Amino acid sequence: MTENNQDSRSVDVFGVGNALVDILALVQDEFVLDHGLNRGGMTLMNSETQGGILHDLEHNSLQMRSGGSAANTMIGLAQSGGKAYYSGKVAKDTNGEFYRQDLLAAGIDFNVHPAAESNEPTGTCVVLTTPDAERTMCTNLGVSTTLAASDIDVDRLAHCKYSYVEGYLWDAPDPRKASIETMEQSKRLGVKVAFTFSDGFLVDRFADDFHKVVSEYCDVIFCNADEVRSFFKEESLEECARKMSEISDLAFITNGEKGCMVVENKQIVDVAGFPVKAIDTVGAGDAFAGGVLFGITNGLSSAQAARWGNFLASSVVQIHGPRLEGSQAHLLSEVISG
Ligand SMILES: Nc1ncnc2c1ncn2[C@@H]1O[C@H](COP(=O)(O)OP(=O)(O)OP(=O)(O)O)[C@@H](O)[C@H]1O
Ligand SMILES: O=C(O)C(=O)C[C@H](O)[C@H](O)CO
Repeated sequence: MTENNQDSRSVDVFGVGNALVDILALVQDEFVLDHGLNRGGMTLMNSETQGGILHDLEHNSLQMRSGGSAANTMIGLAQSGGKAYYSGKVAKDTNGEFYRQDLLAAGIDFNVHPAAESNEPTGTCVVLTTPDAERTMCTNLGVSTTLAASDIDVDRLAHCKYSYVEGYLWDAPDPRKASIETMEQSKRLGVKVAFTFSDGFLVDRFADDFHKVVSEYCDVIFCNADEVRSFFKEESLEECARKMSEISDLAFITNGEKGCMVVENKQIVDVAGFPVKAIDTVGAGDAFAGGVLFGITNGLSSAQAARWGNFLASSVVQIHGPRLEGSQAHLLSEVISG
């Protein structure tokens, strides 16, 4: 296949990420403080430490979802009316089966085989949401770190318009190789490459890699304000957008309730967010990317795609957890014409 026949490809996006079961909890600020967690960020931890946190939570208030950033994004795309494939590694355990069924029920094609030879469990992320709607994530990557380059299904990838890789995969060596493999194969097959920076601390730790990925592979970049500031080591968001315009033909820089900036072909356009009362910001950036990816693979302009992304994200922040229930496609035409 070549880049010329993008429209004939049957799947919109091939997502790759850490497959994590989210365990969602509402807590008070003291809980995050008392456990010495990085408020608003993602902390990697072993199952013992994560178990200690779970032990201190009120179990009757916990909810579980199949999560992980790129998976949330594929769900946002599917709920917009798009078609997605997802690659992520789960274990042959209860959470792994829960994950598989939850993702299939959301309409995502998912068939990376559970790891047979690893003793690690399916990865989990305890998401602690405080009254200011901020989320603090406590992640045990578990078996998701065994996602390997050989797990990337090149035949499936060939049928996709875009691949979408999350920066979180840089935290372990094999998933990092799987990411590069996805991007390399995408280039070979004429599949466009989208990449999300995922987290400001990741951008700091893997600055050289991320700059290389952007210059060698990326057709589309997703990042939030903190991440782009870390990437360019520059405080001014306007200046970051200008610098982004020099290295990327299409980038979406989100900025919380304000919405986002679309950087396209050297132009920078602000696309306003939707004013809502946020109760939980987990998955906001993921839903945004899902909406945008749907838009740009289904004939919307980048500004329309960004408006739809802002809308989905503003809906996600009004509920507890990273996902909306059911299809949102019936709202599309009203939102993008509004
Ligand atoms: N308080 C809010 N009210 C309305 N929309 C919001 C709010 N917070 C976030 N959004 C929407 O979500 C998008 C992404 O938010 P943000 O820039 O905070 O990304 P993020 O930090 O990656 O999100 P998260 O990491 O919490 O998923 C924004 O562009 C906006 O459309
Ligand atoms: O809120 C975010 O930024 C997320 O990326 C969501 C989490 O990564 C995801 O749901 C954790 O499994």
